[in-house]
Amino acid sequence: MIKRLRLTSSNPVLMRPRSFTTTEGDRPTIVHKRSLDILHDPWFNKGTAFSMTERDRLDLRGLLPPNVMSSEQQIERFMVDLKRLEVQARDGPSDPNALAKWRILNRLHDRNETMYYKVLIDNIEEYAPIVYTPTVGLVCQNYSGLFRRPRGMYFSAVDRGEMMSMVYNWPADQVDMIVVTDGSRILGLGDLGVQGIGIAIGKLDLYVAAAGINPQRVFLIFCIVYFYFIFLYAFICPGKKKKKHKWGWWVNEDREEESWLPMINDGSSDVEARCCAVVVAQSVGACILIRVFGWLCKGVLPVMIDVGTNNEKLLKDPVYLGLQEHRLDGDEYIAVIDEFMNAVFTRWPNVIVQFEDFQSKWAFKLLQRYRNTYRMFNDDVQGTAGVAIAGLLGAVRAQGRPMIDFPKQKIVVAGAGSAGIGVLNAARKTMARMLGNNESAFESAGSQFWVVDAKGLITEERENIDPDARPFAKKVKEINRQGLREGASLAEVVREVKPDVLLGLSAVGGLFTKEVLEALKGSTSTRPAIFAMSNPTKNAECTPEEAFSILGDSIIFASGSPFNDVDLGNGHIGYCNQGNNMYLFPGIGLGTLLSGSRIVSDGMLQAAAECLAAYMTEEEVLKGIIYPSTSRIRDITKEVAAAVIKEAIEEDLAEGYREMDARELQKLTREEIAEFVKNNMWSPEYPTLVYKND
Ligand SMILES: NC(=O)c1ccc[n+]([C@@H]2O[C@H](COP(=O)([O-])OP(=O)(O)OC[C@H]3O[C@@H](n4cnc5c(N)ncnc54)[C@H](O)[C@@H]3O)[C@@H](O)[C@H]2O)c1
Ligand SMILES: O=C(O)C[C@H](O)C(=O)O
Ligand SMILES: [Mg+2]
Repeated sequence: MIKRLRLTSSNPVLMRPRSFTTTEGDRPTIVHKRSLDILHDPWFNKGTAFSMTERDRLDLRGLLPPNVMSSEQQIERFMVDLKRLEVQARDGPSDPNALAKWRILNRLHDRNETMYYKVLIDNIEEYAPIVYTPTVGLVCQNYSGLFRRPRGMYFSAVDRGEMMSMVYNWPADQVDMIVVTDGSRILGLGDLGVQGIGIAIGKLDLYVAAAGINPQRVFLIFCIVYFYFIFLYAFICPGKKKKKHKWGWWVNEDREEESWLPMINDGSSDVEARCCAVVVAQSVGACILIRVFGWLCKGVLPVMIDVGTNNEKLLKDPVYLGLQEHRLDGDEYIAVIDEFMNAVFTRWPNVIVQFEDFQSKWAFKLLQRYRNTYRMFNDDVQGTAGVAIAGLLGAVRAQGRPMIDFPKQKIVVAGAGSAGIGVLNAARKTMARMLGNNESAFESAGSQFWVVDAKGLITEERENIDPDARPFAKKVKEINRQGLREGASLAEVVREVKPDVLLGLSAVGGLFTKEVLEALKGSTSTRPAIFAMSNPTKNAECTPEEAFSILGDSIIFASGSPFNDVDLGNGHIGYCNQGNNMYLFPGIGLGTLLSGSRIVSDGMLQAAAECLAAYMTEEEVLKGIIYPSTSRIRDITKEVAAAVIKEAIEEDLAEGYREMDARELQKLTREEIAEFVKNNMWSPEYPTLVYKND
């Protein structure tokens, strides 16, 4: 009795890839190691969850305690350990406490990736602040001491001329996402040199948890092996009459059961022989393909480009892990980054590179240099801009006004670095589009912003003005009329301008002092908005308690790092929104990957921002909730990715992804695009393991 397997959907990519969620009984994963080697491989290790049959198959019997645990029991046991830390911490959350949690999670990451990502996804609200901001800042500050096992790749100034061959040291033939930093501006903590790799690792954890980017591309290998099986099977073992199986496969009418190996025979010796041939051919084929495509495929890659550090403390620190020399600059610096980009795109032409935490001086230059040639974006400039735009539009809606009123908002921005300028440029363009998208609309939009940096209000009189800030320098005549001058303090600017929005991207904790917040009481808005977006927590321009206590409960408040909501008494809650680029970068990356767009266009970024803005309901926004909670991050990422893909299709940039070519993509409705995204988001489940000799 023979069954023939075939995909049922006219569009194979719309089908859920079964290997993403393989469990015992489904198609297994073939491994080339046994015994302790399996237990020491974080990707295949299941620890106490190995079943007895698997323990026998993989020579594990006796190497583990006898009680077989379910994955749920395992997580429960792990959580007891993690939670014990909380009970013992008498003073509540503290730095050592957060670091201890990070260590426990990091050790889990080192020994069992599947369980690590499951814990992270199922408890994202609780553990995002540990693997991401704010704790990741502390981790970066202490990374030389915390370093145990390497994660990611390091390219340094001494590797010049070698990078093209070095990229082949990474054991994966497919990498989807790279997050790269040069460690020059980690959060608001300044130059942390090589220790900045922690931020790239944290961002990629969110790529896996929020966007379902497969941390290891085993799936690809299985697709190839699988279609190879089907081809052989169809060719050598012609079936009889077929019917559709409940899982969507075609099977022979007289065959109810489905199994992953097509080795059923109908009693005829001829068919039996042919089936045997198929099985042998499949095994040989699988081995060859696994060899050819590489077994251990790391799909996400954190990268540190160490060009030295200007942090004097690190330069003298005897245990510092990076190059102890001053940072490269000028053409030498660019040559290193050029070489890195050339190397990674040569080995992985389809990879997406996210630039993270580069000092402003280079953030814009590198973005302009690469954005039309490579699939890349700068999270701090472009991701932050999108999140801020979504929040600013939310703040307009929260006033009970339509979004189209955005160009009437007066906005004071404290901080004119990569993030501040990124937000200013995007906000100005958004306003200009709403005003008719012409030269005069752009001019008039520019007048809605007042920018204050370390030297005070930026005007045309500023000496040696940063070229990126120049378009926002205030005209002297105009500010004189407002009673202001070059270098006016933030409090003066807020007092005179009476803005609707005060937005901080200054990296200066406490910058929104009592005086500044008191000045905001004069705001002409019914619901003034405060965005204290600097990270980590200690660098926030103010806390929600400070803001609500001075300005009352009508304000809108958002911060870059998470804070708790504030109990305002009488049943009133002061909502603290987390305005962090984490709501966009995973969706921008995933959408770019699945659309197959060769670049990340302004339109794709705009679509991502608009999607986030529209995600919040009227009711939520009126309450003052302008960003979703982190617990919804996987859903919002799916929506953002779908919006990015749709825009890429409309701009004719989408070249497709795997079986979903550009023409197929174009036929999809908005709902089908969302389904396509959902089906390509990886979820951590233990696969059944089968050993095969090399
Ligand atoms: N929430 C988010 O999603 C998000 C995203 C990106 C960056 N950030 C945060 O934004 C901050 C800044 O990042 P960046 O890349 O722009 O840094 P940056 O160093 O390039 O820029 C800092 C800017 O702040 C200005 N500044 C310094 N002291 C000031 C003061 N007393 N008053 C007003 N301005 C002052 C500086 O002149 C500079 O223009 C960091 O803390 C970072 O963590 C947050
Ligand atoms: O990393 C974050 O939390 C946000 C942002 O990218 C930053 O640099 O602060
Ligand atoms: Mg950043």
